[in-house]
Amino acid sequence: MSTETIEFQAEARQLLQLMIHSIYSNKDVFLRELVSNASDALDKLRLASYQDKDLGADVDDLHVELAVDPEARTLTVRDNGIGMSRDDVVGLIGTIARSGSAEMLAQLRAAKESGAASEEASAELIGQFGVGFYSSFMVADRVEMVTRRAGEAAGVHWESAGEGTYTVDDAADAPQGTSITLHLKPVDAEDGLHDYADESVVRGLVKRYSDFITWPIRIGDDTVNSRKALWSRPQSDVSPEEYSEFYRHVSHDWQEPLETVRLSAEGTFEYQALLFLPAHAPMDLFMRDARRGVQLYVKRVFIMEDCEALVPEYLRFVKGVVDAADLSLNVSREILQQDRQIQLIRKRLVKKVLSTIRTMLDTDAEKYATFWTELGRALKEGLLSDGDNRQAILEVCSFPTTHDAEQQTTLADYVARMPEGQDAIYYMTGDSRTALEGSPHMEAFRAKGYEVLLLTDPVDEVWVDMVPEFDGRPLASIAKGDVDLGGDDLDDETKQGFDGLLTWLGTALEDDVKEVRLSHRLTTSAACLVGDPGDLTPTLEKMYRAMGQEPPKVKRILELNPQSPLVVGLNRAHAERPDDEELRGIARLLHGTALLAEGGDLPDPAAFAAALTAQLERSLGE
Ligand SMILES: Nc1ncnc2c1ncn2[C@@H]1O[C@H](COP(=O)(O)OP(=O)(O)OP(=O)(O)O)[C@@H](O)[C@H]1O
Repeated sequence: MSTETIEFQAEARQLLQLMIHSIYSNKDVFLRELVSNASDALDKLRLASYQDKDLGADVDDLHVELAVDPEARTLTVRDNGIGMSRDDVVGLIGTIARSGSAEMLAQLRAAKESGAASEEASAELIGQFGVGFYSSFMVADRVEMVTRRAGEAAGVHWESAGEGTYTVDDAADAPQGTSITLHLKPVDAEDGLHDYADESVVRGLVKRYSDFITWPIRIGDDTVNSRKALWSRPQSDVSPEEYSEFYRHVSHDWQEPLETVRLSAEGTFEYQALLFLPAHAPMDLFMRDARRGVQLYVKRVFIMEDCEALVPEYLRFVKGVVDAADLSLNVSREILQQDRQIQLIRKRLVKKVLSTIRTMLDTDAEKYATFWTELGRALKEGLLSDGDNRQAILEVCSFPTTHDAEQQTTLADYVARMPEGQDAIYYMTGDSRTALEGSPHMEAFRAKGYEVLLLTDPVDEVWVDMVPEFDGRPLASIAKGDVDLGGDDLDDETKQGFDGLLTWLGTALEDDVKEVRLSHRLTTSAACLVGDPGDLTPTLEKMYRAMGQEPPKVKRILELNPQSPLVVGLNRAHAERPDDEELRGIARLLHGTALLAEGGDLPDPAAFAAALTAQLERSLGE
């Protein structure tokens, strides 16, 4: 095939522009990215040759090689790993296929347009995303790549200046693996561009960023890195910087990890794990194909990334490595799911991660707050899916609360604050803090001084139905079931005086409500709507609709405040003129107002507006 000039995919082009006009101040990290890719390529080749004896690849001396040419001002990073076919090159290098990329670029554009903090904001976003190979263009104005996929006869030559296009042509005698040559930009110390054609500079960068890579990284005949797998070294021997670099290698994150977790077992079933909690939510955390971040090794040999058998979905943000001693190198994902030893590791891993979060909560409030803000929403999914650890998860959860406008609260702290006489943990779910705080359901609780948890994450709607209690106290929604806080001083006779009204309203509003009753939860509002304990909440109904499903219509219960002038007046009017059509209009207004007050959506806003206008006209006309 002759030389072809191909355009970068639009998103790739944008990312390259960002790299060229480098928003990231630490340019040195391009080498870490290239070495990391080379190391992955060697891992992949070793595994492929285990799995396919006929691959015909040479795996005798797998290594990474760095070569500088100060005259020509080039730096070459070469590996004899898996390599890429022509299609791979076009698909992997010319496009960004990763989920979250479109969203990230939209955020980047917004950050750039927003002025002053833009450089930093962009760098941070790039950091969250990781740009791998493209970071070459921070230090080079032209990049060449020659690569040949293991098992294929011919190679490919790729070249680009990082602008709109790249070229690919054949490279008939390319050696197996990938060789990337950077035509370096001039040194510019002020801009953080060091002399990457200087061997001692390159050597320093390898020691600093890539020392733990288990493959030899050579400059000439000299192996520069110490090659020790971090997870097999005694904890006290590994510096925080080394952990950080390793974290960046496994996570493709450019920032520091929030927490490092180590775990190991000896004896009949041996394994070691080195895990990290990130300091921010990965871009794809809430996307359907979100990756899980734990890689599986067997005796130092890389087996697979994104190993879902090792971590439950709700801990998908955990990054790192598990190295198991007694597994076959040929294990498949399907076999792993069934493997008893893997299940044991998974169990311990979950417990260890939860106990690490617990320790953060107990000893480092700021760190815990970062964790919770970034990743709490994912962790709460565990309340649904992981019954065995539900208690431990609940203990490390925090929730917004009426007790404090800013700080969230743990359930333990909530319980500690419960006044005498309060026997349940009260919460309300809904769309926003403002709507919940203004909702009529809150009135009696506020009057009593009872704290209410304000749960506004979609997942909250679901887990609350699966968690009956905490620390022996039932969890109770203030918008469901019957609530009696004992503040009601109406006698039975007065209450009976409303019987006629309640029955009539039940019929007048039968399309919308299943019952009308007197309320114990209102102090000022005339009415509110509540559900039975098992009922779908309005927010949940909305969520179903957003997912394209039509839930069965849920009729709620209308509760009236017998001390509200409106209710008293309506009661009197109904007793005097039970057949008055106008009262029906008022009944509908009462129902609509209760919906509005809780932040709900009126099923027919136009009809409500017309009824309200007619009512206002009448009151002015009189
Ligand atoms: N030296 C290499 N040998 C073989 N394949 C490579 C090499 N460098 C890059 N690739 C391929 O190109 C892809 C994109 O590389 P890039 O550095 O842009 O992404 P990345 O940050 O490594 O992210 P990820 O590997 O998680 O997709 C890699 O995933 C890999 O498949």
